[in-house]
Amino acid sequence: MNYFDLPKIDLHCHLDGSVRPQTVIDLAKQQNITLPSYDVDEINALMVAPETCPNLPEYLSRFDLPVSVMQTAESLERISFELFEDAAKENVKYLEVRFAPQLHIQNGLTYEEIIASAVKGMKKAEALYDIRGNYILSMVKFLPSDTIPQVIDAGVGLLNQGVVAFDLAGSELDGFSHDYATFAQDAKDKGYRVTIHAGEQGCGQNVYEAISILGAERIGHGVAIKDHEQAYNLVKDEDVALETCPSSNVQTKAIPELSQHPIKAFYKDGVPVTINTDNRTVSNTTMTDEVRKVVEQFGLSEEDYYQIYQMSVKHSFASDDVKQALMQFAK
Ligand SMILES: O=c1[nH]cnc2c1ncn2[C@@H]1O[C@H](CO)[C@@H](O)[C@H]1O
Ligand SMILES: [Zn+2]
Repeated sequence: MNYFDLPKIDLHCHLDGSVRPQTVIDLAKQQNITLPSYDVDEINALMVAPETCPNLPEYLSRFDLPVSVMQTAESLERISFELFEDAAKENVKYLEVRFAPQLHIQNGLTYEEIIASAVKGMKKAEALYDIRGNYILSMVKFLPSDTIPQVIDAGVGLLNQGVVAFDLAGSELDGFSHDYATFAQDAKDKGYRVTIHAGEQGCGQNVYEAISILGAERIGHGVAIKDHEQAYNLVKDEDVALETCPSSNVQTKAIPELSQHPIKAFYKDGVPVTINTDNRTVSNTTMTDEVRKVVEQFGLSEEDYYQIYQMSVKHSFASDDVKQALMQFAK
């Protein structure tokens, strides 16, 4: 299989985890932000999470540097454009990018400006390349939740015009869903789709609750359902797609090593799975690499790959027109 040429879909990709190292340097210089180094390899090394990361919080510490330069409308637009450009150049046909507007207010941008800038960068890339996309608004659980309703309201003006869904990201405590039920309901009432990070560092019960309490239609990672029968059955029965991010799962110790990733067992048992990057820079990866890793590790056939591609289309938050166009790439 030529992994580069395959049509690909990425449903789980963080904007702030996918910034080009050179762009961090350019933007820091423009904004008079002092960096620990101006060497592109050194900046890259500071953003890439090591294979030896002890846990998810250590992995998440890699976002501080890129987030520091993502505090202006121009920087958000540029980084968004470049992410879609990078993905388009490796034949990603559809990309759902997520980020947390709450992390980009340090210089006084409003949530509306933050969201509009990211969407503008995406639209510029859509006009230039053969790629389509949408934005997911992530709420980070390590910040106070009182600003969540403002973020939800700020995205409403662009709903289905570049913004499609609500997410919860950040470190994962057991039982977190209980604290976010009213916010997820508010988002759904206003027209957002819902995907939630769960069962990554946390337990399978978190996945069960993300679906039953928050109404998640997709789950970020979800690997922990392998040890939780009730959650496993709920995912299957409700046809909830798992956004699998193999490299990231190894780095954060969600799984000990790639060979122990449950993606193939899930796939063979009819659990909807998708293949995604999570963070192109922090996880030092691309969609080409993630597909290659999964196909080679688990001996998947081209037909298996296209089945997974079709599951990504089906479970994406794209419009029916875009889904139809994406299906044409499937064999
Ligand atoms: O794999 C992950 N699990 C949980 N949270 C994550 C992951 N990757 C990134 N973020 C968090 O999401 C924020 C918005 O993009 C990032 O700043 C990071 O804190
Ligand atoms: Zn993620």
